[in-house]
Amino acid sequence: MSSLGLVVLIPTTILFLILFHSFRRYAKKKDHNIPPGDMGWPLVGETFSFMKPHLSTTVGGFMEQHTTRFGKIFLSNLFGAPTVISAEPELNRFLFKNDTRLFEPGWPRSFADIVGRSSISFLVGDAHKHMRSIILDFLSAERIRTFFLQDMDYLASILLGSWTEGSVISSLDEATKFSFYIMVKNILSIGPEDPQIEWLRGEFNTFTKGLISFPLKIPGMAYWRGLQSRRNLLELLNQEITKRTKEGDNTNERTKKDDFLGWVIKNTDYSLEKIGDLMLHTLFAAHDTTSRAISLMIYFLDSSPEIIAHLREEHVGVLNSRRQNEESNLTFEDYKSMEFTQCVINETLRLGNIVSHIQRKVSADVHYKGYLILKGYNIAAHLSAVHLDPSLFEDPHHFNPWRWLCSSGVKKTNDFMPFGGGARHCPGSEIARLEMAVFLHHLILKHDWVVAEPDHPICVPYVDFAKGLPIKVRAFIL
Ligand code: HEM
Repeated sequence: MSSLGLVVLIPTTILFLILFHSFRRYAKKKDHNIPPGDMGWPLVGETFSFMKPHLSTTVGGFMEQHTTRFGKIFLSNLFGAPTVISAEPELNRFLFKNDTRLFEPGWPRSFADIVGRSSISFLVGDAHKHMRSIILDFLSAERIRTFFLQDMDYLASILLGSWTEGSVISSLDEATKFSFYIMVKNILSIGPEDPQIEWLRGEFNTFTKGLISFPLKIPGMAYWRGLQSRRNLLELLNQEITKRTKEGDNTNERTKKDDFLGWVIKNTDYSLEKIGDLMLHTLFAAHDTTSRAISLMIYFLDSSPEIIAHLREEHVGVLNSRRQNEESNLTFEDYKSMEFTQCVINETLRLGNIVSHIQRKVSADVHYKGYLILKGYNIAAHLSAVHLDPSLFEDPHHFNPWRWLCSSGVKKTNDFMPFGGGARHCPGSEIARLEMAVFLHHLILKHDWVVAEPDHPICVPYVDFAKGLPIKVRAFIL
């Protein structure tokens, strides 16, 4: 065939294939019931209105308007892809149940570039199962009861013990230090007294800000700065891995031998890159979420003297029984006995909505309640829409820990999904709850406080307090 023939034939074939594929998708859509919705503007779709900051204790204007117009399952166009948004608990549970079979990770590009493509959020199949088992082994019940609890009790006592009467402190900053120190100690054996710790916290903060940013490599922009911090953090990790591999297994101290990095080096044959991504992702998943949860708890308690009185009664009881048993430190049994505290934690997670939604890519056509959700679409399981649904939680915008109490203890409901579900259910949920309880134990027993300036939790889409939730420490109690 002449070269002129090829020049005509190739584009014609490509055009034919594109048209054929589009026609098949159109025919499929016409025959089936695609969820109703609005695709918004070309390319950007409805991304900006979906992402518009709003109070994390509300679903925001976008969700309110769209669910009123289209119902609890609707179609939109987010980040350049058709996206089915679900405010329906059953569809969210369907997603969790069929996660690995019908869905695959669907995170935005900035998240993938900065947290790393070999981190657990991007792995599927056996690779995901393997990494998850490594994380779960490390977060075993035994470790939580011993090392984690011991560190939390010690750090909370030091941090909160340093607050002086009359001082104004940023509760977000204190909660961030608390959860960061705990995780860095258990992941890398770097303690709060280590000279590197504040550098590390600064780098990590920049890294986190880049995760949900527009992926433009322009110097000074959040994405660019996030990539730089990723490089700096990986360099530190690589130096540490090389040092430890040379040292061998000779260290006897609890540190290093028992930390997460040591565990992964010993129990896997992961490449340097994979270990780096695993460490950075775990640190991010563990620390940024829990610090926000603690700040939210302080925020909600501010307006509730009755709840504080109940909590104080419970925690003074725990302290007294510890004294009777001549226990100097908080035990796991103490934690388990804090029933009302568990209700406060649940209510904080329900109303505060640290993770507002979870996104996936649809990897096979899904038929659900008469709807067709096409392969290649994205799907967003909206967790806050479920947590704030008045048909599921009475008076949903009211912070009411008593809603969780029932005759058999703390109520369980599968409409409560702050830690996701299924194959990707958060492996750190128990640690997060324990951290919240230990922080609260020290806060309630040591201090009386008041929020110093109005500051509200904003979903941006992670939860943030513009002023860091400043609180004034009023009195030293015990
Ligand atoms: C209040 C605190 C926390 C909240 C609200 C939270 C929430 C979540 C949610 C919703 C997911 C599911 C994400 C998805 O399906 O794509 C998740 C996954 C994950 N979380 Fe948490 N988390 C918290 C604390 C922690 C802690 C303390 C750790 C570690 C010590 C941790 C480690 C992880 C990991 C490794 C995953 C990925 C699991 C997988 O893909 O198999 N999280 N978390």
